[in-house]
Amino acid sequence: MGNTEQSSLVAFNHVGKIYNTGTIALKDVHFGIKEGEFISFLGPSGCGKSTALRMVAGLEDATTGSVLVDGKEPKRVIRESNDIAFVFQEANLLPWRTVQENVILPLELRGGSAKEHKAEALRVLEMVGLKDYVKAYPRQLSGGMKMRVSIARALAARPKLLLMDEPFAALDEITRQTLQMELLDIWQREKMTVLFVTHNVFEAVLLSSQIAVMSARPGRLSALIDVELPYPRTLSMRTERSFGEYVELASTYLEHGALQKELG
Ligand SMILES: Nc1ncnc2c1ncn2[C@@H]1O[C@H](COP(=O)(O)OP(=O)(O)OP(=O)(O)O)[C@@H](O)[C@H]1O
Repeated sequence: MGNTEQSSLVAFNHVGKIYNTGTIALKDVHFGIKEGEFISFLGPSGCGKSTALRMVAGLEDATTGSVLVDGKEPKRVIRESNDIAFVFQEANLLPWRTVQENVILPLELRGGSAKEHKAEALRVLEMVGLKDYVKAYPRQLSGGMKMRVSIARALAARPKLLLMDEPFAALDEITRQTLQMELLDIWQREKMTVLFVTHNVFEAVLLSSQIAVMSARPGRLSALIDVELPYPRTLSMRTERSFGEYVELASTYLEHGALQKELG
């Protein structure tokens, strides 16, 4: 691949990451992510998926190479705009604030009027199906509802880039499926770019326009797969032959990465 900076919203330029414990989390990761993609980082535990995502959020620095968002350092983008938002596996809500107050929090930190904040909170809470819960407290919500609030809080800033680190991992299967479909719907409506970390092949194929398959120790990019299944996606697509073929392809790359590890 040539210069990843010019045509990409997110560019990994020969990125290496060695933690001070000596762990090589990423080695020579080099690829670009175009605006509008829904890209999953798929790989086994410890392959550096979270590390890669945290770099895009400006929460980790590269040891070698660089990560750029819109041609700029992520830390600068975060400082100067609302373009990057992060959703973690845990909803991380403040228990003493209502749903609406939790959603408004990042907006408050950026200034603006309380009226505007409220209107924006309502817009995003409606989007995630929680407009009747604005005054509820986190303890009154199920795990799935808490995750919805967390997603709403990220959307409230109208980010260009939504980073999600295994956001549905702690949820039951039915809730996860509902949220997967809702997320796709939101992604299409808001026209964001989503970077989504998962170790679940089915989830990656169901959601993504592109899958970055990673291998472990050191974390490398094994393959970039374009998932050319049409949107809007539906859960029933999982039984289709083409869906199965993408699952098999991604699984093969996952195993291939594992095999490389054993050999060397
Ligand atoms: N702060 C840190 N200090 C030292 N080592 C770390 C740190 N964070 C991650 N690592 C190590 O770097 C490697 C990659 O970790 P990372 O969390 O990025 O992987 P992952 O693919 O997201 O894993 P999982 O799917 O289990 O969350 C692992 O070996 C991990 O132990």
